[in-house]
Amino acid sequence: MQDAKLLLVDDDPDVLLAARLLLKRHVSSVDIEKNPEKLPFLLNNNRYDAIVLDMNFQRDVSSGREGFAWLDRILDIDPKARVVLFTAYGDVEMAVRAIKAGAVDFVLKPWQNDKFLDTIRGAVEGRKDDKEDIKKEKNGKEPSDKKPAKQTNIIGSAMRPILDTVEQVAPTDANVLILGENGTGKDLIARAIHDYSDRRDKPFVSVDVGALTESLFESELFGHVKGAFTDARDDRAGRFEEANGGTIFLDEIGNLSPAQQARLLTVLQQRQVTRVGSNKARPIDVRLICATNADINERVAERQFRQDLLYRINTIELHLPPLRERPGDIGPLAEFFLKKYSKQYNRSVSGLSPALLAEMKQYRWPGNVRELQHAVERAVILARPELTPGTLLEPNNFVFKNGATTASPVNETLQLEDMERQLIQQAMQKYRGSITDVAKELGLSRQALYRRLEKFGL
Ligand SMILES: Nc1ncnc2c1ncn2[C@@H]1O[C@H](COP(=O)(O)OP(=O)(O)OP(=O)(O)O)[C@@H](O)[C@H]1O
Repeated sequence: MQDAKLLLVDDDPDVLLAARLLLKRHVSSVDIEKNPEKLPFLLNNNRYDAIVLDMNFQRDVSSGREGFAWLDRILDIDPKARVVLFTAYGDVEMAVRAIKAGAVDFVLKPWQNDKFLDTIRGAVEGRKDDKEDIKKEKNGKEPSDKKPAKQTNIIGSAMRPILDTVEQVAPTDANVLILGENGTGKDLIARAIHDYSDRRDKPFVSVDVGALTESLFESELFGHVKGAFTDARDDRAGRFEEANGGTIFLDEIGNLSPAQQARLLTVLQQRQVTRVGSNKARPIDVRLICATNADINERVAERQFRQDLLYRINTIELHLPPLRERPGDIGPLAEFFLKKYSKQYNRSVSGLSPALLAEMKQYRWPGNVRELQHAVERAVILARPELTPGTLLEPNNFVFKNGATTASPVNETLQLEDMERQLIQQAMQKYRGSITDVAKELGLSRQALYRRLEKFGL
């Protein structure tokens, strides 16, 4: 990295000076800047191999908001910029968010010289790889063929019989109902059915019907005409019309109210939709796939879900087992995500140790594959190069044992977040991963809950 050119941006002159002194011994050019407002000018007039950026530019402020805004700005100017963030010790949560937002790495302040240099070296090397990629793209050598889903992204031997059925039923127009807890792969399977069908070049339209309010349900699914209600300023096609010729995927179907069930049943029987406010029926040609995490037969028995609607949507039923019932898939899935995220975040990490794998198999994974995926993503982001494979998935901020968090010793500022995370985890276990029930219990919207699950890597 001798010939690299670096830029350091921090409002603390002492930090700038100390970092420059260290780095100058290893690279030929290190620019320093106290004022982040100068970033656009500097980036437009120089080509930096890496930029080290502070997260907080105002004294006594630790939200990192400014850092995120400047990170965005840098990536707007140069989408391939390699940004390393300075974060306060203990602010690992923020570092994880920063990497998800496009930073390549982070350095904890106060830094250890060797680690700091390693991180900068990694960032600079990555920039070189990017140059190679650009060359390859220009030579037109990158293959872009889309492989069938089975060969690329659906992992696990327990999924094999399900994929066999998918291959058999995909070319037919049979309605499919996919049952399984949250995060077991229902959406993935629905897309695979579409990809294997003759409708693959037509739209795949996915609707979370559980999140639609009573008043939105009809206009969202079936459309509306101008003036049908106060906010209807134009004619608008609904999701069924959008999916015409292709596939419509209705997720969380078990949560529909009796009125919504009746409306949906009529549309499915008549195979036509009428926009709200209109009396013109429009024929629709869609393949219907539904999914739910509810015990749909129980709901029918309790008269909460119409039997005639169930018969209409469940020509083929697919059951996706929870992850805890297919421990053999945990290893291959974890390896798959490990590979994916080490590439995405440019981290070099090796495989899982048998001890860790055994521990993972003991855990109940209430959030199923989604939880495992987020767990590995976090671990890859947090893993340092000197970690051995055995410790890869055991950093302090990481939750693995049934519901118990391993507290980080420097995390006092994060106590509130820890409590929030624990509450969500407990509720996820209590309701076996049902997003709707957990959101209800915690008084959150489903979207707000999803955002928190994402944030905490659950
Ligand atoms: N067998 C699998 N192989 C690879 N990735 C998987 C597998 N199963 C699930 N995933 C991944 O796990 C995440 C959750 O899967 P998906 O969204 O399909 O679950 P879901 O059952 O539809 O969840 P929800 O009920 O919450 O909508 C996705 O990122 C998906 O790609």
